Amino acid sequence: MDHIRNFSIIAHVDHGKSTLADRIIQLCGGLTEREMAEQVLDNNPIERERGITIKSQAVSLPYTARDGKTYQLNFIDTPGHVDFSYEVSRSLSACEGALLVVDAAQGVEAQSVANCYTAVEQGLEVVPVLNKIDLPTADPDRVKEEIEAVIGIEADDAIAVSAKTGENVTDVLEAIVQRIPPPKPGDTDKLQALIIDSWFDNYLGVVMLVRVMQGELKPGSKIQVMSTGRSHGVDEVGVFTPKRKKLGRLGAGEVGWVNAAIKDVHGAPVGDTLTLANDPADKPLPGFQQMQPRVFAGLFPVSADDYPDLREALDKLRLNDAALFFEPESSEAMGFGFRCGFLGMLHMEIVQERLEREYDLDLVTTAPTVVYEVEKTDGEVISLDNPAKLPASPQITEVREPIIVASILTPPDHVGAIITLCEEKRGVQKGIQYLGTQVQISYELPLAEVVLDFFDRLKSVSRGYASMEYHFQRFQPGPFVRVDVLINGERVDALSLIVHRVQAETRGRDLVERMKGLIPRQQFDVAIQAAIGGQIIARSTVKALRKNVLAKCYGGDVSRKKKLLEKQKEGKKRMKQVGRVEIPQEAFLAVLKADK
Ligand SMILES: Nc1nc2c(ncn2[C@@H]2O[C@H](COP(=O)(O)OP(=O)(O)OP(=O)(O)O)[C@@H](O)[C@H]2O)c(=O)[nH]1
Repeated sequence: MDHIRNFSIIAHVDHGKSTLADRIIQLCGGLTEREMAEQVLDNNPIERERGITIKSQAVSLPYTARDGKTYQLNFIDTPGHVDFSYEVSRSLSACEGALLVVDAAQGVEAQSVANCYTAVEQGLEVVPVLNKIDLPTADPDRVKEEIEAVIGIEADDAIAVSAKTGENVTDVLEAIVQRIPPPKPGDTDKLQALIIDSWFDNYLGVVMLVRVMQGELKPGSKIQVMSTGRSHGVDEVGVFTPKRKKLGRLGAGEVGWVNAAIKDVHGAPVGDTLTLANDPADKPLPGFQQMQPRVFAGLFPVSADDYPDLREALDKLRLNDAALFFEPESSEAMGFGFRCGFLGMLHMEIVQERLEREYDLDLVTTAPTVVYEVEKTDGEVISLDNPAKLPASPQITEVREPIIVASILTPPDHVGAIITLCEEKRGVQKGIQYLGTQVQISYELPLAEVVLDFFDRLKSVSRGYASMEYHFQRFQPGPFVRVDVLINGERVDALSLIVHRVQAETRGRDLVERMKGLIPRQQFDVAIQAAIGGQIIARSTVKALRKNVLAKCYGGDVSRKKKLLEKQKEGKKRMKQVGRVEIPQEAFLAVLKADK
C-alpha cells in the first residue's frame, strides 16, 4: 500500500481544477495529446457547457517519481458548486490528502474555505497550490498570506503553478508523493469498501465507485450492501485511467469501479459499505450525511399528453441522481405534473435542462419554494413543500422557515453594500472579521431569501468579487402568510407563495406588476390580482388586443404570414393554458425576481 496515494482537488469554481487535473493525467501518460483536447473529467455535456463539475469521478494514474519508484495516484474529483457540497465531503472521505487549488490572481474564495475545513476535519493532509501564475495579475505572495489569514493553514511551501502552461506541475506530483501519506491498513482482512458514488450506465447497469478500506474485491465474489442486506455477485472490477480498465482485483487502499448487476442507484446508496456476503465485516464504515432536497418546484408538461413521458424521464434521471426527489402533483390550474425536490437552484436548472434537452419535453416550472415546517393546532407537524397546500390559518399554530448560516468573503470595499443586501434579506449579522486583504462576514439568512436572487445580487453589489458558502442551521418560526394570485378572478394555485407578513404587500404588488409585463395581450382583458385570504392587496390589468395580429401583414404576403404564425407558435411553446388565459413560463417565475 506504500505506493498508493489517494487525493482530491479542492477548488472554487473556475480556479482551474479541471485544467490541473488534465495536466496531471497528461504527465502520467493517461491520455495522448489528441485525447486531451477534450477536457476529460467534466464529461457530461451540460457540465461541459456550463463549465462546472457535478459528479465525482476517479482516475488512477501511474507516476514514476524523482526517487525512481512508481506510485499509483488515485485522483477523486470533487464538484465546486455550493449546491453539491455534500459530494465534496464524500469524495474527501476516500482520500488521505487534498490539493487546495487557489487562483493566484483571484485569491481565496468562500467555497475553498468551506471545503478545506471539511478536509482538515476529516484528517486529510492539505497541500496548497497557487494556480495561474502565468497571468500578469497573479500575486502568489499575497494569496499565500490570504490562505494563512483566511483559512488558517500553513502556506509557506505552497506550490506556484500554471496548469495552463504546465509550469511546475511536476512539483505538484512530487508533493502528492512526499506529503500525502499512503492509506493505512485496516484492522482485519474482512472486506469493507465505501461506495463513493454510483451511477447508471445503459450497458452495464449500476456502476459503483468504491474505496476499498480493507480486504479485497474480486470478480465472482458475492458482496453484500450493508444497509440493505442485499447480496449481489461481482461481475467486474477495475479503474479509470481515465479510460475504463478491467482488473483482476481491487485491494486495500485502492479506488476503482465495481459492477454487480444492481438495478438502480438506490440499490447502491452512496456512503454505504460493501462487504463479503459469506464473511462480512462486523460493522459498516461511518457513512455520510443524508442529502436532503431543500428547494421544491412543480414541473408540468405544457401538453397534458406528455405526462407519461415526463414520468418516464424523471424515473430515468433518478437512476443516476439519488438527490432528485419527485412525486405526482395535481394542480387545479396546471393539471397533472410532479412536485420535485432539488439540492438547490443549480440542481433544479440542470434537471429541467436535461428533461427538455435529452427527453425533448416542453415543461413549465413553478416558482421554487423552500420547505416550511407547519405546526397545526391538533399538534401535527407537517413539512410543507407546496405553498398552495398551506392549511387555513385557524388550523395553524406556527409556521417555521429554514435558516442558513452564510459565510461571505469579500474585499473590504464591498462590505457596506453586502451588509445592506443581507439586512434587506432579513439577515442577522453573526460576525465580521478583517483578514488581511479579505473580509469574512457571517450572516444568518432565511433560505427562502437566498433561493430568490441572492447569488446574483451578491455578485452585482460586489462587482463579482464576493463569494459565499452556506449550510442549513435550523427552522425558525415567523409571521408567514400565503399570497395567492388570481387571474380573472380565479385563484391559480401554482402561483401561490409564502411570504413574511412584512413583505407581503410589496411582494404582491411587485408580482402583479411583473406579471402584467409578462402575460401577452389576449382577445379580452386579463385581470391580475394578489390576495391574502379574501383580501385583495394588489391588482392590474392586461388590456385586450385591439386588432388581429395578422392584419399587420396586409393580407398579401403568404410567406410572411406563415412566418408570423410560426413565430407565435414558437412563443407558445412554453405557455400554459390556465382557464382561458395563456400564461408564459416567465410569469410563473416572476416571483423569483421580486423586490429588485
Ligand atoms: N491563465 C491561466 N488560465 C487558467 C489556468 N488554469 C486554468 N485556467 C483557465 O481558468 C478557467 C477555469 O478553469 P477550469 O479548469 O475549468 O476550472 P475548474 O476549477 O475546473 O472549474 P469547475 O469545473 O467549474 O469547478 C478556464 O478558462 C481555464 O482555461 C492557468 O494556469 N492559467
